Amino acid sequence: MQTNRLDAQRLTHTYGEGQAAAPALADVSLSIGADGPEAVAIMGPSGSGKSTLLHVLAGIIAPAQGTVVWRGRDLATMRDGERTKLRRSDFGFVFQSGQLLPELPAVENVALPLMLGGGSRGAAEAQAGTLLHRLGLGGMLSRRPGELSGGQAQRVAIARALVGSPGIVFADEPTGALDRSTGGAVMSLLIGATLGHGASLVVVTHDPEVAAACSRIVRLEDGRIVSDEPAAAHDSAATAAPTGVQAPSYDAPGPASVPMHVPHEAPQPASYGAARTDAQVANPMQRSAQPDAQQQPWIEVSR
Ligand SMILES: Nc1ncnc2c1ncn2[C@@H]1O[C@H](COP(=O)(O)OP(=O)(O)OP(=O)(O)O)[C@@H](O)[C@H]1O
Repeated sequence: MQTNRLDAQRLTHTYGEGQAAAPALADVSLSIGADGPEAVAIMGPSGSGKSTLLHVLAGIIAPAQGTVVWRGRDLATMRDGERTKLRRSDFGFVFQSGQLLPELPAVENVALPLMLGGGSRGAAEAQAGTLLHRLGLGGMLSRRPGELSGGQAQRVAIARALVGSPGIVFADEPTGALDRSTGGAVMSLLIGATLGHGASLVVVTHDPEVAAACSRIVRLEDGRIVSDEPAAAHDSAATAAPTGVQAPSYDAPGPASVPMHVPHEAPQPASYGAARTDAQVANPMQRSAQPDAQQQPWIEVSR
């Protein structure tokens, strides 16, 4: 069986060139999932390179130097189409907000990755419905994102990230647009559901409470790792989480009603980026739909 292990070695990345050069990562090395599924928080001041690191680990940005190896395969040695396919099959993504297709009901938003992977609509929607039920959204399958609270929408996004049974889930400020109590509930759900599926979670956050709910905290400053430690055991919800694939018990708490926020803007991709943009496709369930490519980085097809 393949281990869901991600190894990053000596990552360096700079945006732009010459006088416009903005160093973002400097000699960053870390392994995730080496000893089984874990929840890793990436923290640090604004501009310290957190999102860049997440995007490099997820194969969205090619590092200037260094390697990212997933399940023993160096992402840089893959063809663009292979890497795109891998991101769709092995990785899940949860962003701050704005990642759902507004014209689709919740169940179709969650079913979409399975359909893009070649699954039939019926089977994909059945699987999506089961997962949404487990996440406490059984009564909301037919609601569109605009008819959901912010917390409910993030639970749909979590379901969509997990529906393809990824080996690792990347989350960038997943609770940043939610109030504290809704954010706490969504975070517990994200950690519990991800580890319950046997996947690791890498979450970029500014929130110490979110980080404390993880099992490990990596801190960045000026693009460098300045500490990489277990979260305090008594603070960590993730330390009590199962380390094998088990049926997760993650009954969601009642949703709070919060407004949707402006989508988080992700850093622009470097050399992997061309493939990523070219590979984005319109929603196959509704041919007239034109998702905003920058807001829908998870919608990809292999070439
Ligand atoms: N697309 C881009 N083009 C040029 N520079 C960029 C780009 N994206 C990020 N940077 C720069 O790279 C550095 C790291 O940015 P990054 O977004 O990774 O930091 P961050 O820690 O996630 O910040 P924040 O907490 O504010 O989201 C910053 O100096 C930033 O200005």
